[in-house]
Amino acid sequence: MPQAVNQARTEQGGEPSGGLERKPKPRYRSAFRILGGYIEPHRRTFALVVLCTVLAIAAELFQPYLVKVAIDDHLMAGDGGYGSIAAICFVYLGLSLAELVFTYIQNNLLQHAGQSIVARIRKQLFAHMTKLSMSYFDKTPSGSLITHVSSDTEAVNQFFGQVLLTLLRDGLTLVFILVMMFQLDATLGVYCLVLLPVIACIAIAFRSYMRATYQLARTRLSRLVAFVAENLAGMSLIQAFQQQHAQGERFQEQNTSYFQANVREIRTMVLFNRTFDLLSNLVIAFVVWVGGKAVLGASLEFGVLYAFITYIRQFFQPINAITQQWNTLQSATVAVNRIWSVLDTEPEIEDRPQAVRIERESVAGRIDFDRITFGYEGAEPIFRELDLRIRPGELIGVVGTTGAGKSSLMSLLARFYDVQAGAVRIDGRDIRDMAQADLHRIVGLVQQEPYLYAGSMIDNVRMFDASISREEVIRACELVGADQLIQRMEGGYDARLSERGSGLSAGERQLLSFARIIVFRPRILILDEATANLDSRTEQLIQQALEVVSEGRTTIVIAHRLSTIMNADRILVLSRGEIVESGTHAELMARKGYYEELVRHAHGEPELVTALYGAGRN
Ligand SMILES: Nc1ncnc2c1ncn2[C@@H]1O[C@H](COP(=O)(O)OP(=O)(O)OP(=O)(O)O)[C@@H](O)[C@H]1O
Repeated sequence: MPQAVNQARTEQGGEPSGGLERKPKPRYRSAFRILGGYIEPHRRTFALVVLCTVLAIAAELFQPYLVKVAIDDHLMAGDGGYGSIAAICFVYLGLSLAELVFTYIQNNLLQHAGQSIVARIRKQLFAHMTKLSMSYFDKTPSGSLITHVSSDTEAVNQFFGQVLLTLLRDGLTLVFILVMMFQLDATLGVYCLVLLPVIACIAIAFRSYMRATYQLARTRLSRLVAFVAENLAGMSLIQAFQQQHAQGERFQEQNTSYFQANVREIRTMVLFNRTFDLLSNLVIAFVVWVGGKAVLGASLEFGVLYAFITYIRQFFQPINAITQQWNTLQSATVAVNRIWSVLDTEPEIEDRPQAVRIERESVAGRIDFDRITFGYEGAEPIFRELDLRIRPGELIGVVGTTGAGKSSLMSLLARFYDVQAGAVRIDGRDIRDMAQADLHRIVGLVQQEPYLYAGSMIDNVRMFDASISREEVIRACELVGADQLIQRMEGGYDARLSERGSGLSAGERQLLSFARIIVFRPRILILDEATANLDSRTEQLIQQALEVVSEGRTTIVIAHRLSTIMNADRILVLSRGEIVESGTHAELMARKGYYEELVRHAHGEPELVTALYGAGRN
């Protein structure tokens, strides 16, 4: 079972596979190409964003120039007209307002477009995950998939909200400042231009170090998330085995290593920022020295020096901002590539182009496992040329030791996996030739741990399918005997269940899943019986419910309690992927073989002790 396999891997201290622990390399070109495809439908918005950015920057950078005009052309020149100074003040105010308005519009437009792109990616990702085959989930820990939907899409969100905004705004600001500087004084402008490679070298040196610290922090965070997700999924196991302390210590190890990586990342960032501040102040001191001498020598106007110093302050700001976004750009690039590695994964099980549509009502329910061979990826085959024929309407009980292949056989019937040789047929038709949507309507599954969603009783029974009426759900619940149980709950059919239906017993959850079967009317029913010990009243209810749901449909019960299958038309005993015995309860008892021995080991009790079959996979 997937979770168990993943859990086992982690419990043994191994690295869970999947996208998380691989050292992800940012592949910028592919990431930008992918994001470009998403930006395309919003091109008008993005054009407007660029326009607003240019106007906002122009409004901002014209302000020091205005002060220069006020100083040199009016104050220093002795042109004491208050009117012209007042006019300059008004223009200054107008420019500030224009800067504010254009920045506001630019920000809003960009954020809106970015958010809608990210919402689209999230939707695509979730829809794609629901189409992936079970073999994919066997290999990929759920923690890493949760990271893709939450933090990875969030990183893409930051790309639009921060990186793109900074690149656009600060990149353009840099260009504009250089133009203004050269326009004011070419010599001072050249000095500043010479500084650019120095600044770039320092930034690049810091960058490569920051990349390593960033990568480390992300990898450790991913591990932490995967660890928490796995522990939440296996909480009952942790509590049952009193593993709280041990798991707490393992969590603390991961937590500390994430903390250390974070501190290192932040320390590097602070050092980088302060170095930049220092550099900026050194350059200002240099310009004050060179420019001050020129002003004293009357070869430079005072207003020009003032404007220059202001521009230098503004010059370092965008470089700093752009390099600060380096982390975010990296995380967004890695995130985009990771998201795409999921979206690029083709489901192993797909409808064939010539897949036929089948009306559920037209299915009689004959099942043939036709000399099938199957094994999980990378493992020895469980079934080798297994043959099994089930007649329409038959009630089949399947028993066998733990790991005999009972659940795997049923997974093949539901086509969660494809056989490697032979064929599984329903009414003589290979299930690989059927549309999966039809197959899953035909084959209904009641799992050992029926999954209940956060939602009302009604919605849980009809699986949020609004075309199934409330009355239908209530009738189904009455038929399987779940009605009384629901009426007893506060809120009745509208009572809200918490995630996974905690608060309900295993038996109660199974009754609800029987009601599901009634409303969805599959022609074939697979029931993986709950291993939990049920009280005799619930067991009786389930027994009656099974009689109701198996009526008129082929039913296969993977049994953990003998009482459930004693009246089955046929009982199959499975051992190591082979059917070693087959017959009715009476026939198998008379045969005094494997089945009889199992019953005898259960001390003649009408129940097979769970231990005989293992405690299940939970
Ligand atoms: N998703 C999986 N990936 C890899 N191996 C698996 C997977 N699921 C089951 N197996 C292996 O296949 C074999 C058959 O498992 P299966 O769950 O079908 O047995 P079972 O008879 O249903 O056992 P149980 O009574 O414990 O549920 C076991 O060895 C098991 O470890």
